[in-house]
Amino acid sequence: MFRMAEYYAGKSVLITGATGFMGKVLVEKLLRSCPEVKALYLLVRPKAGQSMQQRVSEMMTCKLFDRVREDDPDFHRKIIPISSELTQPGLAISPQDGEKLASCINIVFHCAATIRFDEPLKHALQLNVIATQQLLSLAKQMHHLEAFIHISTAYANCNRKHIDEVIYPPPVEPRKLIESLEWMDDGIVRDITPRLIGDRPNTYTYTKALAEFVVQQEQDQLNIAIIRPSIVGASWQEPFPGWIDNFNGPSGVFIAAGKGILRTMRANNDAVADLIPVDVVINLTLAAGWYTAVHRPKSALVYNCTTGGINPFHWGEIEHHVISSFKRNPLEQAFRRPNANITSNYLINQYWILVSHKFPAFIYDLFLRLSGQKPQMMRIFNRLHKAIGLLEYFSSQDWEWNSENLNMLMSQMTPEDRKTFNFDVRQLNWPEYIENYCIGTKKYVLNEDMSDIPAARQHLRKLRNIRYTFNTVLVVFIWRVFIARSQMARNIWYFVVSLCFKFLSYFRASSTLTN
Ligand SMILES: CCCCCCCCCCCCCCCC(=O)SCCNC(=O)CCNC(=O)[C@H](O)C(C)(C)COP(=O)(O)OP(=O)(O)OC[C@H]1O[C@@H](n2cnc3c(N)ncnc32)[C@H](O)[C@@H]1OP(=O)(O)O
Ligand SMILES: NC(=O)C1=CN([C@@H]2O[C@H](COP(=O)(O)OP(=O)(O)OC[C@H]3O[C@@H](n4cnc5c(N)ncnc54)[C@H](OP(=O)(O)O)[C@@H]3O)[C@@H](O)[C@H]2O)C=CC1
Repeated sequence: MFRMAEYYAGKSVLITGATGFMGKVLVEKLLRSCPEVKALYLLVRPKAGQSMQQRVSEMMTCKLFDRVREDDPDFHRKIIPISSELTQPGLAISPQDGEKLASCINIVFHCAATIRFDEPLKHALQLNVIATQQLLSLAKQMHHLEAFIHISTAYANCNRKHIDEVIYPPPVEPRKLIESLEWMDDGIVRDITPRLIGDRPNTYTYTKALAEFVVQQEQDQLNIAIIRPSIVGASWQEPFPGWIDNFNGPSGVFIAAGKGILRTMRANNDAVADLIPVDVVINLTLAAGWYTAVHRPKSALVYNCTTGGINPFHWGEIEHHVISSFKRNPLEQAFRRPNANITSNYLINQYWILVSHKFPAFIYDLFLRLSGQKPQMMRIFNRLHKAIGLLEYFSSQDWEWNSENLNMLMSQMTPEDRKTFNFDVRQLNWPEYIENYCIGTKKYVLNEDMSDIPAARQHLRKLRNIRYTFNTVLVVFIWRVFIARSQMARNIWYFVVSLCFKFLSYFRASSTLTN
């Protein structure tokens, strides 16, 4: 049997979305575990005043590439950035670059997409569907292409409860939608978007479903596979545990909980939290690339890349482990001690938003105003509420994904490949994973130093003392108000005090007798 690293040896690989979260891990893994790979062509756009070359150079200095750098300090010679803006005609690739790609590329990994849940439909369509169409046209011109791997999402068909590894009929014929939206101005498109996306929660899942159909259309001419990861989280094992570099999906929620800002969120405690580590997704993606190229299945194979059906873990358990992990390894300058509760009840959630989010934010902003500073807490909470409002759909229900193709793929790999490109999530220890995930958000997203943990713990102790003092003052204040105003409150109070007194005398008397 062909080993995977042997297959990738001497191959030229084209990657879109290489500057993104998953793209970076894909580039790193290819360079580290397939050291004989010939070249990685990355389609990158200039951004934020940086040229594409600068962006790629900066990306390669990232800690993620430390292990590759150790093995081969010259690894960057294999990386060839190609200037490309995917929303432009012809992907804005120069004719010379186009010819070069057509003559040398053997495998394409298409990761680029907009993953924003609030993306206007026209833009989401442009990037997730039209750019995919254009990339497929480019792929058809590649003389030595062996596989085209498209990264979709397990939620492309989230309007279904049970999702098989098949491409479902699209909600609308993509070509017709593209033609109709072309002449409409943005206002009209915004107005009709809810009608168009129907029972899907956002333009992201809707356009990803359309993209799958567009990819399927080419299955007679290209060797295609589609990978559908669920909620991609920090790395499990590779290149090191807990690597994460963004606020997307659960990461932002974890950080907000760790900072003590998030106290409540709508989620179903008993629903499966279908998190999947990024290294697992990338290992499966590379295995699918190898299998598609070597075995050339007759039609496009879809791989649902999920954990729920194999090694389930629930949102309630995630909440417990996130909070206890941040108590052991606190984030710096927390607003309050981490303590979040998730509930599926709308009214209870609204109550806690008022009491635990808005009220403290109001008090804190008042304090900032009085001390001559700019208020900021209410603004932070408004942003947080917008973000969690968009995520609630995914944390309030669960889905079942079939994973037959994933199992078949694992059975086709050699034992060594199964180890090097591990995507067997049965071995995943969730509490340990969540602990590393939380530490990863601290180290790699917030760039906090682990040596500051004793000071952060001291800060949490200070917050706890402030809370105890605040609660005591509040109780004394309420008591004073009641006692002063109501005879009944006074009677109850004297009754409780005399009861306590009697108990104390009884215990003292009984302990004297026994001695
Ligand atoms: C303990 C409790 C356990 C329970 C825990 C339940 C977790 C339940 C997770 C379900 C998860 C499903 C995931 C489906 C899986 C997919 O298929 S795919 C991919 C997932 N995609 C995403 O997560 C994208 C979602 N994000 C968005 O759509 C947009 O970022 C938002 C949320 C609408 C915000 O848009 P915006 O207001 O324009 O802000 P944006 O420019 O994006 O960011 C502004 C700032 O907020 C930060 N930020 C962005 N997102 C967040 C965030 N979520 N939080 C905090 N800050 C954030 C940014 O880093 C940025 O910081 P600065 O650079 O300004 O310092
Ligand atoms: N993250 C997740 O939880 C999940 C992700 N997925 C899928 O995985 C894939 C990768 O996601 P992820 O890495 O998280 O996403 P990121 O947002 O981190 O990365 C997106 C990538 O696409 C590139 N890109 C976006 N717009 C353009 C453009 N106009 N021209 C050129 N490049 C562009 C970005 O480049 P730039 O740096 O220039 O912006 C970036 O490299 C996507 O297809 C997504 O749908 C599926 C399930 C879950």
